[in-house]
Amino acid sequence: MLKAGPVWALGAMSGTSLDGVDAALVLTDGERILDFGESGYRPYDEDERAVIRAAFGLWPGAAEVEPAAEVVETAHAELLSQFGSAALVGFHGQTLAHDPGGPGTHQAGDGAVLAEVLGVPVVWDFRSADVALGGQGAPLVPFFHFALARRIGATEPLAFLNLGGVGNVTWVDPTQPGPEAEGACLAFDTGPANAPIDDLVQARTGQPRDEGGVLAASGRWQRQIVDGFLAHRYFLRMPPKSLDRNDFHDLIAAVADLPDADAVATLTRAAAAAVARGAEHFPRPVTRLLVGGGGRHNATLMAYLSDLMPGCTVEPVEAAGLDGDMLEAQAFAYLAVRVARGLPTSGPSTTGVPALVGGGRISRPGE
Ligand SMILES: Nc1ncnc2c1ncn2[C@@H]1O[C@H](COP(=O)(O)OP(=O)(O)OP(=O)(O)O)[C@@H](O)[C@H]1O
Ligand SMILES: CC(=O)N[C@H]1[C@@H]2OC[C@@H](O2)[C@@H](O)[C@@H]1O[C@H](C)C(=O)O
Repeated sequence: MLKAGPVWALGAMSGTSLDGVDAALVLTDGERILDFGESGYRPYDEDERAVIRAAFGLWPGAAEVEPAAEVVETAHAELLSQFGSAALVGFHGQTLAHDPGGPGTHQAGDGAVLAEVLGVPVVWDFRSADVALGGQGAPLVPFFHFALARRIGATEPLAFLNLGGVGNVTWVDPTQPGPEAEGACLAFDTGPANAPIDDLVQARTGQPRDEGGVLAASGRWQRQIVDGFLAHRYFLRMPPKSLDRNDFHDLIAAVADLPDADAVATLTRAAAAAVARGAEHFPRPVTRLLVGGGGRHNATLMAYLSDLMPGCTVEPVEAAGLDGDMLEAQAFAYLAVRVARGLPTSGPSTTGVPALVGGGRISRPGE
């Protein structure tokens, strides 16, 4: 069992955009965040990315999965072994498939292998228990967002938005006693964020993304397509709810006939509109939306968000002194300590699971 009081935990996340692995140290007791430590990043090279991509959408047992898991484990071992002493590691792995209403959720990478290599306990497989109990298995960052709200001294409700491949948002009320309290958090995936933009820009221009949102800024978004997108049944569902990276693949087909700049502008507007539509589900409106994830560098996406959310300041999490590239890695450090302490990591208002769940498995070296 973990010693009482705060410990340095090392969290690691390999996100849906497949750029690489992020890792970060957090000093926490699983409730409060006392400090942030160093962080690091280890990109996947093109060959590694291709091996993982070949396993996207597949479940354990498929031939492509084992090589993908090996790439994930090796990249994490390389990155995490560069950090000094951590009491434990929180290892998310790489999501290959996520269908909570169907086969479940699948993250590649074996925490027991990492525990052997690193010589410290590794907490992993954070999502399965939630899904097995009827939850969405995602998003899992909300309880961390609650602790972040406290850390930055927030005294009224605010929202944290992550703009990765998919977008996810947490509404938090920091005046509640803890993240598991009823009314403390409401979280859900907002919709596609950067994934369709990246896919389209890659296909049309050969570039990996719309750097800074420059291409979108030079185009005109098409209202009819954005309205059609918002008619998707996902937006009618009450939160909590979660998405897989490719759940909105038809969105790209909808802009197929538009010139490059207009097509990207339309996808960018759709991503922002999905967030604004999601904000209608907040228990109370917020005056501050703090944005993390790579999408905060897309100035057009940020401008569309401000436009669609009048009365709310939309700004990168750096405005609150946080590191927007590392929030997810930090979240899995925090969640690892919660798992080790027997505290819940998700609940009815974050994943829709009927009762509070402490997900995650702990693998210790030598076991
Ligand atoms: N300078 C930039 N300009 C525009 N877009 C950017 C920029 N930097 C990153 N992005 C976009 O941000 C995304 C990556 O963000 P991030 O690393 O937060 O995602 P992720 O963690 O892999 O995904 P998820 O949160 O869905 O698991 C990519 O889709 C990329 O196109
Ligand atoms: C199944 C899965 O890996 N989902 C990711 C993905 O990327 C963003 C969004 O979709 C979110 O639901 C989740 O990640 C974050 C870290 C989460 O669980 O909170």
